[in-house]
Amino acid sequence: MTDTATGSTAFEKTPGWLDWYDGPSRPRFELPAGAVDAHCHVFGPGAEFPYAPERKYTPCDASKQQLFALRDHLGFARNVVVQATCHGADNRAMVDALRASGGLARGVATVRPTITDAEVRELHEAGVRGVRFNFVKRLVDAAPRQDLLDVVAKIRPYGWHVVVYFEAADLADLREFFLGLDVPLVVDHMGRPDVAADPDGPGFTAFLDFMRARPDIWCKVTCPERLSESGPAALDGEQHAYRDVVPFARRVVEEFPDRVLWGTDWPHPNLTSHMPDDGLLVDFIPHIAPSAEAQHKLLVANPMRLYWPDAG
Ligand SMILES: O=C(O)c1cc(C(=O)O)oc(=O)c1
Repeated sequence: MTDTATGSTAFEKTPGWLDWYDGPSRPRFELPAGAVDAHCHVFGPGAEFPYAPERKYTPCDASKQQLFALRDHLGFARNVVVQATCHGADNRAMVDALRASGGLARGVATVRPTITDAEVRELHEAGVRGVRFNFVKRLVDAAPRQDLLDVVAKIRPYGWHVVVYFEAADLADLREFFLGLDVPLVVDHMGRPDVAADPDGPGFTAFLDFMRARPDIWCKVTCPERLSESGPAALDGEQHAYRDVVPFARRVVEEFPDRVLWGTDWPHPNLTSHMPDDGLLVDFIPHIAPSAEAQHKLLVANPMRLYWPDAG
């Protein structure tokens, strides 16, 4: 990885913004053939794909070429590029990455309820397979629930799913609404558990109960670097990073082995304490999915079933 994170941009980054780490190590953990990085983003570049006026942060640029270089460096075969909130409902940067990937990337878009069927079809042809509903208040102003129901009606005919991002404290309010959405659901970042709490306590139990409520709710066991409170960070060769997250992620992988996904979350928007070495993040995987069978499901079989169901 010789590219630098801080290419020229038409935008000024949010003060204190941490750029992604451009010297990732080569993972010690060898990913299974065909592994999918099922949660990552592109940012701009802002000069080509401007950040949205309604954004809550302005990132450094993180281009499709840089994403694909990271994919190859880490040993992934494919990516799922999730629309970042800094681009609002302007999916051009994400779609441009999908089109440039030669079929090796699928996408998750953010759309407005006014989207036309022709526009949904165009996104589908580019490789989009889901929409993201975001309830994290520091990232977006919440959309009215009726708007989200209207979006679901538009995307359901295409077999898409809904990716939901929310804080653990908000699950009680959102649960019935989510369960009423009649498309598969994918939860970002394990529903953001409080990892200082007991994994057997009421907070995480409520999340696991939500997962149990329907057989088509999936979970990304991602972002230990975001959730961890105790560290140590995935830096300087650290092989035992983010130990406090392990019991939570492991529990989800054990109970729902066929409905878990993993991704780097590169370029790691809004981290404030440190920027992880993505090679070391890959080395975190065997701590949460110890067996070869669990790893294959997490990294290959599950994401392929959800995003490339027609592949071999
Ligand atoms: O926690 C975050 O700040 C965050 C932000 C975004 C985004 O801005 O799209 O995506 C993520 O997956 C996580």
